[in-house]
Amino acid sequence: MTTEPVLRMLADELPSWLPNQRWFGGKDRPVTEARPIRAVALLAGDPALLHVLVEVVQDGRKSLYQLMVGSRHRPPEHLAGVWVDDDGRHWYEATTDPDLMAHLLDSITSGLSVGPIGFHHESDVSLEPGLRGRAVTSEQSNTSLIYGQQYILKLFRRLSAGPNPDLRVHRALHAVGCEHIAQPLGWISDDEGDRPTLGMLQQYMADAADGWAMATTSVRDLMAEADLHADEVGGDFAGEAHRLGAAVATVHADLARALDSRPVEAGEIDTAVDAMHQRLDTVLSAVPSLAPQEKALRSAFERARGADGGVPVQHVHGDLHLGQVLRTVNGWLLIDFEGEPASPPSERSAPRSPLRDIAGMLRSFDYAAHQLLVGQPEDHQLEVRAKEWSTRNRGAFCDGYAEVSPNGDPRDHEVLLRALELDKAVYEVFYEHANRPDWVQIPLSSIARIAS
Ligand SMILES: Nc1ncnc2c1ncn2[C@@H]1O[C@H](COP(=O)(O)OP(=O)(O)O)[C@@H](O)[C@H]1O
Ligand SMILES: O=P(O)(O)O[C@H]1O[C@H](CO)[C@@H](O[C@H]2O[C@H](CO)[C@@H](O)[C@H](O)[C@H]2O)[C@H](O)[C@H]1O
Repeated sequence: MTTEPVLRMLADELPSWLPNQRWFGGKDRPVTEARPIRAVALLAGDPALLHVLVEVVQDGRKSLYQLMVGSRHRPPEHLAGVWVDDDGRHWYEATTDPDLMAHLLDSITSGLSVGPIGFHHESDVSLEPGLRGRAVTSEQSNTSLIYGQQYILKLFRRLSAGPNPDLRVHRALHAVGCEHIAQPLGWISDDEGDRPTLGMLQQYMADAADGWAMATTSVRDLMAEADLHADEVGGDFAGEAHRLGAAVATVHADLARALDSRPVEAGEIDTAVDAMHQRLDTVLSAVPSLAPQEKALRSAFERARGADGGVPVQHVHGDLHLGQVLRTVNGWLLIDFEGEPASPPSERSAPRSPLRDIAGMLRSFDYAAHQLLVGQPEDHQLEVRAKEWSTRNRGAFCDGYAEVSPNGDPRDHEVLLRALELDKAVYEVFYEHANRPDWVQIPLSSIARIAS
């Protein structure tokens, strides 16, 4: 199948289409160029499925994204008319086509290679073929497809060089028998260029609820009964927050065993503090409304320079929040070990303080407590309830962590933990500015509260 005409058509369409995709990570900067640089026909004919690499240029910097592009002469109505070529053939984002997505699972099941693209499954796993793949509709930086009740395939959108950390870490944790992850089952590789990982197949936890959904339901319950305290309403989350703390401590111990762990070295805290200042510089230039907090932030960072070094450094989750944990009937699982989507890969795989993950989860309790108030008229009573919910669940999480972790109670390292939490909130300001501008007020208000 000749792919040049499709690539030419996409070259015209993508600069305006890409910035409107939820998973597109560069919404803060104009797209100067979005050039499809390679197309591999995974299925030729009608229907067709193309794997397309797109080089995106923004502010002179290049990033690489992957697209699955489907094509049919007579598509069902919901897929029709996205891009129509000169021959009247319809082209569209193929993750919305469950029948075409079935082909990806079938290729993993049979261990196919198509040109540079390799489909692999773990050697001790045999997979059921022939399942259609439905795209997950939740807020995502990537795109995940669910196959029956069994499997979930994550297609990484912005590609980074070499093995994807999510796949690498899942496999390492599975090898040491970690009980708090979904089993890794297979992957899709690109054996050209920087050899990025394109996708990861895992066991799908059909009975699971994600932590963000559970926590925000609990907050909603509390807000609906604003005259009651957090421990008096039906949806109290503190027992779950406690169990979650214990699960995170167990995963930290497994990560230390599976990958790396060593004492903090001289100068390491200084380097971390320098990085906090640098991140703040970047975010301040993109989001001027953070400026009133600059002084307080910088002094909280500086206080960490003189504080105790915390606990041994090790491989950490890197972007832990309530949307990255699933409650199954057997307990909590952690997902998505890819780290912060915007950080360079070298930073994501470096040993870091596990207090970073604690800080991420503490931020998330604060987010869950305050997100219902976004865009609402000020209501003092609801503000008080939100704060109460956050304090109660943050405390329960730390209690659960301290009961299991060999490193003890994270709150013993208060100054460093606070600086890490503020650093995470600065990251969130940038993340929200680039991805969900309506939510930027959540981390901005938190910074004002924590730093004051
Ligand atoms: N193994 C799994 N079982 C059930 N649901 C999952 C599993 N892994 C991920 N999910 C769901 O898919 C969503 C996206 O997954 P995630 O790995 O966080 O993707 P992203 O990197 O795009 O943020 C999660 O919010 C979660 O609800
Ligand atoms: O899940 P991802 O790896 O894509 O992480 C990114 O997106 C997250 C949002 O989906 C973002 O998390 C922020 O919002 C959450 C609520 O939606 C909240 O629980 C987190 O505390 C908050 O940081 C995350 O920062 C970003 O990297």
